[in-house]
Amino acid sequence: MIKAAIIGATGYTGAELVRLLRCHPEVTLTDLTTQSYVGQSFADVYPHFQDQVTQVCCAQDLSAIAGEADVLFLALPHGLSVPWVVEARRLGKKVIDLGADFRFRQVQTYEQWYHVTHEAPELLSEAVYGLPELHRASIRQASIIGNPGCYPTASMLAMAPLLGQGLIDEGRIIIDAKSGVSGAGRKAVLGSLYAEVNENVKPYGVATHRHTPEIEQEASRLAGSDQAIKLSFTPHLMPMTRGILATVYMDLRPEADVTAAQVRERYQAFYAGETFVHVMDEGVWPQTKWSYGSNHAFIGVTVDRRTRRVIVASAIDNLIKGASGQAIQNMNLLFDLPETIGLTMSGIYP
Ligand SMILES: NC(=O)C1=CN([C@@H]2O[C@H](COP(=O)(O)OP(=O)(O)OC[C@H]3O[C@@H](n4cnc5c(N)ncnc54)[C@H](OP(=O)(O)O)[C@@H]3O)[C@@H](O)[C@H]2O)C=CC1
Ligand SMILES: CC(=O)N[C@@H](CCC(=O)OP(=O)(O)O)C(=O)O
Repeated sequence: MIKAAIIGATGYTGAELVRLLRCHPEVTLTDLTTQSYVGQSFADVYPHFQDQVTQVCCAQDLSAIAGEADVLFLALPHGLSVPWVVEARRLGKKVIDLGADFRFRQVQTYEQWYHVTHEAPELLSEAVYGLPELHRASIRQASIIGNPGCYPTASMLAMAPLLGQGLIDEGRIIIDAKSGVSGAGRKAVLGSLYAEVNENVKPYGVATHRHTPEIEQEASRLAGSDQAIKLSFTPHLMPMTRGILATVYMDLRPEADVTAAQVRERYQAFYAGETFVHVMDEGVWPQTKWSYGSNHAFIGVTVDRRTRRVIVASAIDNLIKGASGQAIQNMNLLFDLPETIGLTMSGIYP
């Protein structure tokens, strides 16, 4: 059995890791850490685990926890992961960081957008960006995984089949994305209050959101172009608990002569054999509810012949494929297990 510790287990992504890993046939949960609930039963913090999870939340005793576990899941706010990654590496343990500290290849990009100094930039080159559908082979060889952000997961799945194919103008991509409030985590903030969110939709982080450079980094990598891709990414906060819908607009190049059916065939071929990515038929557009509670991503695609634009919509659950489910998918690869093990649940509908 793989011994897994969850650092920051009392947050939303941490609690989802607990829910999924306690049913994973190859995993035993060891420590569940917290900042605020030390000594309290985890099932008292989250009563939906009554009689199912017996652990008591513990403090972040780095060397004891890392010593006992085979894999550490870091579900902490960004900027706090480095000591855990350093210790895991020293002990030869695997580590999957759900935050942003190990997603970037250039430390300057991370520091510029996250406004913190990275304490171990030399380790960034060892980390692998954990989007299995795109980087499966390198994930299998890795010890440090930078688990992607939720918006980047939805966006990259929507764009990947067309990047580097010579069909679209890679300098003109626009991503319009919507998220449920759980994307902001469980911490108390004004903008997440019911009265602020209910009956309301708002853009935020316009032209400044931290997921922009992450999407640009990964899109540039797939495009393989010398010129780094710059794109427009606008997230919106929606009055719903979970879910991300990213709608991506990509202009066809003047010489590109493709039909919607041909573009959809590319998507279907690109994701053929993938358990968690579903390309919908013509005229079928994904909804966040389809992914609610599951690790599945749904993609709708067409070509607007009038404007010569490819339009792709991608729906995921931010807490599952956008965070904890993807982290478990990565763990399965790291430990040479079937990739889907522990993740075969369907979503919850309605
Ligand atoms: N929510 C989402 O949809 C997604 C989140 N992520 C990323 O995953 C990480 C976790 O997110 P999420 O679960 O939403 O966050 P939450 O705010 O819900 O939880 C954060 C966790 O970290 C603990 N914590 C907070 N501050 C400290 C500190 N100073 N020292 C030690 N522990 C601390 C909290 O403990 P306590 O409960 O005791 O306060 C809690 O267990 C973040 O980096 C986030 O950006 C990535 C993709 C999607
Ligand atoms: C609705 C909402 O607030 N969502 C979060 C996404 C959280 C996330 O994935 O952030 P990291 O990249 O830091 O892990 C946000 O926009 O910041």
